[in-house]
Amino acid sequence: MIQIKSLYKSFEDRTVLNDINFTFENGKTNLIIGQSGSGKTVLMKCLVGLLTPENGEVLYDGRNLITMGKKEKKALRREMGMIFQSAALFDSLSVLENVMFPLDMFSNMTYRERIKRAEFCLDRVNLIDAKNKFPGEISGGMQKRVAIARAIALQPQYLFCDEPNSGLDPKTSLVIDELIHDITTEYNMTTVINTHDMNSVLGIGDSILYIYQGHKEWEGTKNEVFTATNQRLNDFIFASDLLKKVKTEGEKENR
Ligand SMILES: Nc1ncnc2c1ncn2[C@@H]1O[C@H](COP(=O)(O)OP(=O)(O)OP(=O)(O)O)[C@@H](O)[C@H]1O
Repeated sequence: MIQIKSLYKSFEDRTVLNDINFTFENGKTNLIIGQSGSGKTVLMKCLVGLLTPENGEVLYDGRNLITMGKKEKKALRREMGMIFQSAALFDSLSVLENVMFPLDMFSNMTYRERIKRAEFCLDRVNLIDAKNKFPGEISGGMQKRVAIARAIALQPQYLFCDEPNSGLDPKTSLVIDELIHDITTEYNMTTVINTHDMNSVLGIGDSILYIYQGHKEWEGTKNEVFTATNQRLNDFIFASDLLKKVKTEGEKENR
């Protein structure tokens, strides 16, 4: 579980995050949604320690990231897995070597153990057959699955995904969403996903934080999105053709 309390972040005299309070829960896919420029990325960066907020607390199961020492921070970083917008794989390394990379860097495992663990993770994302291929030889969706395998290699407690579906077609996005959701429950991780994708909101929004101009405008679950009365959330949802359709149909059924 990650709790943020009274989080403030500004750049020069411009407040970008304003008094955000939220709990990202274990075993759940926690989504941060909001318009472009609302502060999602800045929030994610504050969560992982790439930016330091002026005020507030970021508590990793009670451990405050803002005040902890360097050593503790380093140890905590090893409990975090990250998936970036681009899969960010090393082109010159094979799929297997890419997944082994964090193990090579941060574990005390023997070479044999590292191979075994990397193969296990590749198997989990259904890519064991592609282990000897290079990133340039596989599709964008497969690259994302390699990135997921790499992110879980060190068995993280906390998983951060920045726009995991960017650049993917809707069907492949669904596969990636389901995979992230499944591994989150399976390993009881606290997963935080930054997304614009309304399919993701509907599909895997176990817990949703909607940010509007740097403040928490609404929180709830995918099931509550349909019945929410928050006007700004509704405007945001209605900007998506998909949800416009689903919500209108839902309202018809309730009549
Ligand atoms: N390093 C920085 N210096 C100054 N302003 C910044 C910096 N990083 C972000 N901002 C500003 O903070 C605001 C929030 O940006 P952020 O990137 O978090 O938005 P976002 O919700 O992630 O948008 P998008 O969905 O387009 O990625 C924006 O107005 C942005 O210009």
